[in-house]
Amino acid sequence: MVKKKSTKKSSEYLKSEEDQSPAITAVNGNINGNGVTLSSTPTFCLSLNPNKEHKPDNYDDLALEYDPMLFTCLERYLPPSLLSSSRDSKLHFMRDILLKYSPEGERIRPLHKELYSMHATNFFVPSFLKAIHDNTEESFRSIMSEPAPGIFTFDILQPQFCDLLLKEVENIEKWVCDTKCKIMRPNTMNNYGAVLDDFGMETMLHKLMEDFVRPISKVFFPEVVFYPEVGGSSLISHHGFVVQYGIHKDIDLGFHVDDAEVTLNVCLGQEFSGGELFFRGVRCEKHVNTETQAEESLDYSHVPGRAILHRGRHRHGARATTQGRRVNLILWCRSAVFRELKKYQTDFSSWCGVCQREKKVRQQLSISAVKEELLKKEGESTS
Ligand SMILES: O=C(O)CCC(=O)C(=O)O
Ligand SMILES: [Fe+2]
Repeated sequence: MVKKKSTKKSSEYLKSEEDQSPAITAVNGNINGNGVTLSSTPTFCLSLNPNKEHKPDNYDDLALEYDPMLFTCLERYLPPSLLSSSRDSKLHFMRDILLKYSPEGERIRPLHKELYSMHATNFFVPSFLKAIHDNTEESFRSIMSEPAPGIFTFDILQPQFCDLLLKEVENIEKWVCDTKCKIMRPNTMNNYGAVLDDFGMETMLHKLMEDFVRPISKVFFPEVVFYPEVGGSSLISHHGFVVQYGIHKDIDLGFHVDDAEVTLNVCLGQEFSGGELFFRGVRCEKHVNTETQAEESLDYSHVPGRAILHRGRHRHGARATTQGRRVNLILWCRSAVFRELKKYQTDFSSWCGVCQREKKVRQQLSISAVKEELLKKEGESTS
């Protein structure tokens, strides 16, 4: 059974947190300036809803680093067990929370600021830059392999960029561990890794999609790229994350389709064995669980710095990473227009393997019918 891999909705995430305790352990918001959804340890719990009956204390007489009014307002969100505590204990609890989420508190500090905006010449290998610059099918094909229809592999990232990004990921991991903050994991199937968009890389990754993935997709996945000049624009949003495999991390990844029209997957390293991707053909929703034809099977071994680009509906999974640590940067690129149009279509023969075969059969049947008709007519005229 092919799973649909998707992003965790923040509402789902909060719900699962709430299930553990009536007080929320999740604070949802832009608290570190990066839009990270976090939930802190239970010592830092606030209630989801204010207790409107509670009469808060007054903090005006105290010299505090925040406006006393803030404490008065926040008090209604304290866990019920604290509401009747002394003013001092309430104050202590609230100050801890505010300090934790203040800009100077436990905010994550980027290690390598140069990763947060697009510096194409520092990020990409020259062959890739040239192909993008030339922007023709020929230039793209000159740097790519297509080991199976609709799957393209090519060198993309410089080794130094991979190293810096790996260090940045380690920095995020360390921050998560030190602050005991819970972050949104990349999707419903990966339990490790991080959503880079949430850590300040959204603008850079958006550029990666717009200026690099979109031109290639226009050529190789024309059905998902609509042209802005004729009113529709597509591949307009993205979800950018890293996945991590190895000991004490995810080991493998089940068979699935991505919540994306086009997926860019780049291996960042480091040393590892296993972790091959396996592909089993592109399918529309209706045919997602149909059999694989021999020619649709492909196993691909990741190489650091090398990208694999495929349709999100190309069924795939990842084999166990048996040794070492593997980290991949993944950019799910989405088209709202394509999704909308798909609702009104039934034939996806331009990309679904089964729709394609069914169409061929229909065409062959109609050719045979015409032939038969012609032969019949010829027979009648010569008799
Ligand atoms: O582990 C990989 O390289 C593939 C990950 C993947 O398919 C995904 O995150 O959607
Ligand atoms: Fe995937």
